[in-house]
Amino acid sequence: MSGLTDFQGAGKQFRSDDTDDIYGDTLREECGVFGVLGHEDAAALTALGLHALQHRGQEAAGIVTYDDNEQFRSERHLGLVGDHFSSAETIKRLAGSAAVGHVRYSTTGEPALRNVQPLFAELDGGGFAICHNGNFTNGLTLRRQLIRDGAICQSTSDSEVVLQLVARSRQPKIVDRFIEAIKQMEGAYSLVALTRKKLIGARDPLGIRPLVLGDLNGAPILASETCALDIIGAKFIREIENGEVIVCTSGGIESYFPFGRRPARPCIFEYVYFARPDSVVGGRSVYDVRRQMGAQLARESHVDADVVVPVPDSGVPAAIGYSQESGVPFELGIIRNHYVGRTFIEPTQSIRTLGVKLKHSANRAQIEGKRVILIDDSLVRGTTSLKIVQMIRDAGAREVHFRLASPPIRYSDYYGIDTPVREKLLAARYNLEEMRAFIGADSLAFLSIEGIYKAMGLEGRDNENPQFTDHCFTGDYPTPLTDLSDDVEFRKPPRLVEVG
Ligand SMILES: O=P(O)(O)OC[C@H]1O[C@H](OP(=O)(O)OP(=O)(O)O)[C@H](O)[C@@H]1O
Ligand SMILES: NC(=O)CC[C@H](N)C(=O)O
Ligand SMILES: [Mg+2]
Repeated sequence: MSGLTDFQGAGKQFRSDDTDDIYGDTLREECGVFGVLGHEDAAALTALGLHALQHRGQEAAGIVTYDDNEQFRSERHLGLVGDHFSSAETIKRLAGSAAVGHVRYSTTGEPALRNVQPLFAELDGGGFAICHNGNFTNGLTLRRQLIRDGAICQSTSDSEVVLQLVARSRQPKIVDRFIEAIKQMEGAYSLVALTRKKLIGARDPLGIRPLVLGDLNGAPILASETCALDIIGAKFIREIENGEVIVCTSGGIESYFPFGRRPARPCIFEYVYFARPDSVVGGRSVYDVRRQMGAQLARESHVDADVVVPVPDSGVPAAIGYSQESGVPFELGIIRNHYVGRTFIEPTQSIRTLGVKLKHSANRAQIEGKRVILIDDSLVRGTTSLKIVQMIRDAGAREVHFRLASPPIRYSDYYGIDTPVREKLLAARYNLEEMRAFIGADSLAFLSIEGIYKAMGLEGRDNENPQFTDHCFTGDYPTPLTDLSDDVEFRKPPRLVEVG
């Protein structure tokens, strides 16, 4: 077993009550963060912002507010934003003109209430609430050191480590304490924190995860994606830069660059799958980039056919691009049922397969007797593609050609995307022909690495200084992976399991 595998296994055990595959199926989203300072509707705006970011995490949601009477208020739930933060009473309870919020999909620490963010602590000098999108690659190592030094961790999430480090810092100012804490962290993070007077945002030195600054009638907003600004009618100001710490107070906004300046290396997977298509990430429309990925795919691996059919939801923009480039008509040959939850949260493989069936159905009238090109954004374990190919054949297709608008995913992620262990990634196990045989398609092709960079508007990948974090495809991890250790301590499950 490789170290990579061990670490992922450790994460899984650490996270859950054990059973087999609950966390190992498809790609799962990552988290979404939101913050606002100096607006009378802070809680309502945060709830709306989180609702727009719901695609980034459906496991849990939480909001912490602060009012000027020295009171922080916190409400955190397992489940969706709309189920817990849409009533007037809830919003009223969360009084205050400043708020931070989080939607979670766990990468470290099980999906239990104690790990739901914002995490809050009473520090010397006042309360401190923190929200984290990403994953620390030395979080387990630091956590163990902290516990040895006497820290009483209230959660099992990596994000709490920052809180613990801020609490221990002897710097006089909260911003310096925060900077001292994040300087000890490795991996990926977009953080949003709230103190009595400050809304603080930070992006890791490479800017792996996204974070933007907006403005609503003078109130600063921090959010994972621009779609969270759009929903509340806030103006997009700019992206938080890689390695930037931004501090918003009633007196204005200040920026710090504690890591110096260096080129950014954001995660390319935000464009492939995670971000919402109406968001603008790194100055690029996500929808447009996905369409370009589809167009490039058509240039690289076109096959004669009658119809281009997307695998909804996230395959749609790429399929439009493929159709436009190839001239093969686009049709909604698969209909997605919007009342079905995500397949990956199903507890067993058999129920998950059933869930996948409930999610998609063939639009027979558009399929029967036709040569079909199916377009999806990515292939992880192959559960979706296997089922979809069979479904399209059953609907009477003459030929089924599968095309993926991203390169094969061969490596696990440690930066906030919860991909399965390596040996469950189809492309890590099989070559192209074996994958084709596995999913039962007549032909199979992926976008090339150079092609995905071209779709981003670049000449190609700069192998000396890659423009994006693309380890899922290349295995090129841009930060140390300190927690990839053979140390069995990491594999211990949480000692306390919350059962109610
Ligand atoms: O190879 P697999 O293991 O089946 O995983 C790949 C699938 O998972 C993702 O979709 P998902 O169902 O998560 O969400 P979507 O509806 O947003 O496309 C992705 O878009 C692929 O369709
Ligand atoms: N997907 C994420 O961004 C997760 C954030 C954090 N690592 C957690 O597990 O809560
Ligand atoms: Mg999909």
